[in-house]
Amino acid sequence: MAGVAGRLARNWCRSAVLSPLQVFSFPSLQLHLSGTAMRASQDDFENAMNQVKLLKKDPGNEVKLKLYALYKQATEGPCNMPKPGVFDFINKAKWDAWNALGSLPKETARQNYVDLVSSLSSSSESSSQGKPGADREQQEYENLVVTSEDGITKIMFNRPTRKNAISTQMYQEIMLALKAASKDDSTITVVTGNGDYYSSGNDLANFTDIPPGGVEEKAKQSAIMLRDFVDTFIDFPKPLIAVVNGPAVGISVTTLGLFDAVYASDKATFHTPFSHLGLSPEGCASYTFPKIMGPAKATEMLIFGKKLTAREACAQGLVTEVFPDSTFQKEVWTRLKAYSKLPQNSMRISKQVIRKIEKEKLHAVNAEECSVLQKRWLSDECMNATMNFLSKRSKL
Ligand SMILES: CCCCCCCCCCC/C=C/C(=O)SCCNC(=O)CCNC(=O)[C@H](O)C(C)(C)COP(=O)(O)OP(=O)(O)OC[C@H]1O[C@@H](n2cnc3c(N)ncnc32)[C@H](O)[C@@H]1OP(=O)(O)O
Repeated sequence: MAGVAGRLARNWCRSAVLSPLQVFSFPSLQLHLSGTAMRASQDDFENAMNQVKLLKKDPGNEVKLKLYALYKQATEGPCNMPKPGVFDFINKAKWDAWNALGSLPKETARQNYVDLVSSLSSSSESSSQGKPGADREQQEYENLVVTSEDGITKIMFNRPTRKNAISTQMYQEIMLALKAASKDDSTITVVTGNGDYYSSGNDLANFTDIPPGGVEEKAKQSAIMLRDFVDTFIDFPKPLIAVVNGPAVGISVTTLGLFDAVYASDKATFHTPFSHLGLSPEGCASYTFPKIMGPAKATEMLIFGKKLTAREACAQGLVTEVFPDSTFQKEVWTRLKAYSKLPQNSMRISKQVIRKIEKEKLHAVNAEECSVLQKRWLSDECMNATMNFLSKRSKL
């Protein structure tokens, strides 16, 4: 394994005080935290360590870093680790969090740890208590809101503070939601985003969650997951509509070529910066985009990373129709409700007839794209671009 990929793999695997992966992986953090004993408020501290295991929701990296720092301060005192190198960004984040506690006494750190866990536990309790009778779907998915009404199943990406970036768990949830929608009694299925973005594409933090087998194993697993994910769109049996409420990036753009209609707000943009990220196209875009917009326009998007406005995307055939943002939701949903009343079987059969001839080709394209990407993810170009984003040195 060469270059940055190798360095990252070694950093990810190195067992520092707590491996970087353990900080960013919630269950491992729980395991680690359950290991040590203290005196004085030891009972409270131990109870808090146990409570962490019972939290229903991942509290996020920022809180996990706070928990990590307080735990280290409470058990070992002020930061005693050498400062990690600038490229070792995960260990650096841990070091920064611990070092920021300065000479905070162990007892105070212990108390702060207990208080923090208690606030997390009560907020997770109140959020589940606050939704008596919340609909079944909302409890099933952590990153989606799925509702069914008026013959329409709506799958809404729901990570607005991360611009609806698609985490590994979210890929799984989207597949589950689509499979459920394909079997429910709704007529059409709609995918949309909560907040200002439709989706910023793959969550680049997916690159930090490395299994014991290392980055190669992660790339292999990711290629399988991506192939399954895109296959789910290819095989979706009912009319599948995208309601693109805001900017779309990466895989949230490429998969649009597999939808049956794409309605966009005039605030939406369409961006596939694969070369900037050291990547190559996925979602069957290497086939669908040249087919939809012609090879030259597809090249501008997929190779040169040109960002399209909604109107440009519409002119090039990727978007069905653009609406002013002020009336977008009202106009689109009125139209979708009318479409959902059309005969269900007729629409299904028509979709089959339209898509059948392409299916085999699309599955082959998907397999090839995933196999190429499996290698790209291990390239220095991709690792550098990802590190630059995660260490906040770059944005699209
Ligand atoms: C070893 C192999 C592992 C492989 C794993 C791969 C699995 C499958 C891959 C499938 C292929 C998919 C490819 C793609 O989708 S490529 C596109 C990837 N997306 C990006 O590169 C977008 C990155 N984001 C940005 O550039 C900007 O955030 C953006 C322009 C979208 C918005 O900028 P803005 O300034 O308006 O907002 P913020 O940056 O402040 O965003 C708010 C917070 O959200 C975080 N964020 C946003 N998007 C992502 C993302 N895609 N991944 C991770 N995090 C994201 C952002 O960092 C902010 O967080 P903080 O508040 O903590 O700073």
